[in-house]
Amino acid sequence: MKRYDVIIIGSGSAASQAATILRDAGKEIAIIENWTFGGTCPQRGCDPKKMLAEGAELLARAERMRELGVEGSLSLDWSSFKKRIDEYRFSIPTSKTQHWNEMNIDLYQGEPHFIDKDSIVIDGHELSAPQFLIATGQTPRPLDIPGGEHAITSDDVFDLESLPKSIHIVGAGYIAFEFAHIFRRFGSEVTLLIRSRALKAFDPNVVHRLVEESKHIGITVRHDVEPTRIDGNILTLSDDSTLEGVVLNATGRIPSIERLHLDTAGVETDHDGVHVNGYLQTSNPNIYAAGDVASSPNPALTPFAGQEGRIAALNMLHGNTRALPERPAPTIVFTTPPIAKVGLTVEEAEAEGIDFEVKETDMSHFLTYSRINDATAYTKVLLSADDYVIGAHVIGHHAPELINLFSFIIQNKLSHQHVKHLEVAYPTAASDLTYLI
Ligand SMILES: Cc1cc2nc3c(=O)[nH]c(=O)nc-3n(C[C@H](O)[C@H](O)[C@H](O)COP(=O)(O)OP(=O)(O)OC[C@H]3O[C@@H](n4cnc5c(N)ncnc54)[C@H](O)[C@@H]3O)c2cc1C
Ligand SMILES: NC(=O)c1ccc[n+]([C@@H]2O[C@H](COP(=O)([O-])OP(=O)(O)OC[C@H]3O[C@@H](n4cnc5c(N)ncnc54)[C@H](O)[C@@H]3O)[C@@H](O)[C@H]2O)c1
Repeated sequence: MKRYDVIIIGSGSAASQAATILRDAGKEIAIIENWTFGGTCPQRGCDPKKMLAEGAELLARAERMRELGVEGSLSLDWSSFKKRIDEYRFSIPTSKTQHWNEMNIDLYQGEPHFIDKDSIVIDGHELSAPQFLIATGQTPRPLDIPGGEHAITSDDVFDLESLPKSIHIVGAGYIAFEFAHIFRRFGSEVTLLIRSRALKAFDPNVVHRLVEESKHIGITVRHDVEPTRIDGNILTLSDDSTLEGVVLNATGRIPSIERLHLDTAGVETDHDGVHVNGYLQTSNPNIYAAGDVASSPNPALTPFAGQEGRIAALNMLHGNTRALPERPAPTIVFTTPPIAKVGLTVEEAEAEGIDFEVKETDMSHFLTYSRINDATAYTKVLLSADDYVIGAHVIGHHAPELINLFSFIIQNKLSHQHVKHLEVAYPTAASDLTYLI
C-alpha cells in the first residue's frame, strides 16, 4: 500500500490551489483524477465558453453599431472557433501534469473509492493518507424524461463538429442563457424552454431586459410548455407538439460524489454536496472538501473554488485557523449583452431587514452607451442608510468591468463620498460611476 501525507481527489481549480500550498509546505501528495487532468473551467467551462462568447459579443456589437455606420457582413465560423478551442483545451492536461510532475506530486488517473476512513482503492491499487481533500466538482444533472440521455450537456457542446441548425435548450440558468446567445449569434435557431423564474439569483429588472433582448435577437423563449420525451433528434413537448434538432440539457449541476463511497469514510453528504463547516472540514475531521463539490455558502464559481482550495489546505496544515471569509460574490452571465451582479439583491436585503435605498439608472442615453448604440444599459444599486453600496446589478456591454469595480467598492468599504471623488480615466464606463450611486 502506498502512503501519502495528503491525497487530493479531483484536479480542478480547488485541487490545484490546495496542491501548491501543501507541496510548498513539504507534504507528500497524490492527485487523483477520473477524467483528464485540469478540471472543468479550462477544459469544458469558463475558458472555452468565453472564447465562443467573445465571438458572439463581437458580432452583437457590430450589429448594434450598424446604425452608426458599421457596414459589411460579419459571421462566425464554428469550425474555426472549435479548432482554436481544441488547441487550448487539449493542451491543459499536458501542461498541468508537467507542472505537477515537476513538483514531485504523484498523479493517478482512474476511479477511486474509499475502503475505510484513511484508505482508498484506485484501479486495484490501495493508497492511504492521514488527510484527504475532496475536490471533485459537479457534473450535469441528468434530464429526467424518457430519452433524456439523448440530450447533450455543456460538456458535449465543445465536441460538436458543426453548428446545429436548431438547438432547444432546457433550463433557465447561466448555461442555458449563455449558450442560447452563443448559438443564436453563430446562426442556430434557438428555443429556450423555461420552467420557472429565469436566472433567479439575479435582479428581476435586469433579467427582464435580458429576456426581452433574447427575443429581440430571435431566440424563441417559451414558458408555456415542458419537454416530455426525446426520440433521437425529436423533442416532444407537453402540448404534444414536437421540435426537431439538438437538445441541450441545462438543468443544473450536481455534486460529483456518486462513486466515492464517502459514507465508508464517515463523510456526510446531501444533494447539495459534501457537508463542511466554516473551515471546509467534513464530518470526518481528517477529510476536507473544497470547490463546487462542497456545500459551502459560496457560489459554484472558479474564483471561489480556488479560494476554498487555499483555505482548506491551510486548515489541513495548521488546524482550523482560517474561516471562510464573507465576501460579496461578483458574477457575470456572458450573454449579449452580459448581465452581472455583486452583493445583495433587493429580495435579500429586505429579508435581512436592512435599511437601504435603491438607485436605478437607465444608462442607454449616457454617451458611453449611446456611442455604441447599446439600448439595454441599466444599473440598480442598493445603498445602505449609512451610504455604502451593498449590492449592484447591471446589464449592458460594460457590465463585466463595472461589476468588478462595484465589487472592489464593496470589498474595500468605500463610501458614496469616496466613490464620488475617485479619479478615473475618461471616457470609460468607470467615469459614469459617480452617476450610478
Ligand atoms: C459551461 C460552464 C461554464 C462556466 N463558466 C464559468 C465562468 O464563466 N466563471 C466562473 O467563475 N465559473 C464558471 N463555471 C463554473 C466553474 O467551472 C467551476 O466553479 C469550477 O471549475 C469549479 O472548480 P472545482 O475545482 O471545484 O471543480 P472542477 O474544476 O469541476 O474539478 C473537479 C475535477 O474532479 C474530477 N472528478 C470528478 N469526480 C471524480 C472522482 N470520483 N474521482 C476523481 N476525480 C473526479 C473531475 O473530472 C474534475 O476534473 C462554469 C461551469 C460550466 C460547466
Ligand atoms: N458565467 C458563469 O459564471 C457560469 C456559467 C456557467 C455555469 N456557471 C456555474 O455552474 C452552475 C451550473 O449552471 P447551470 O446553468 O447548469 O445551473 P443553474 O442552477 O444556474 O440553472 C439551472 C436551471 O435549470 C432549471 N431546471 C432545473 N430542473 C429543470 C427541469 N427538470 N426542467 C426544466 N428546467 C429545470 C432551473 O430552474 C434553473 O433555471 C451555475 O450555478 C454556476 O455556479 C457559472
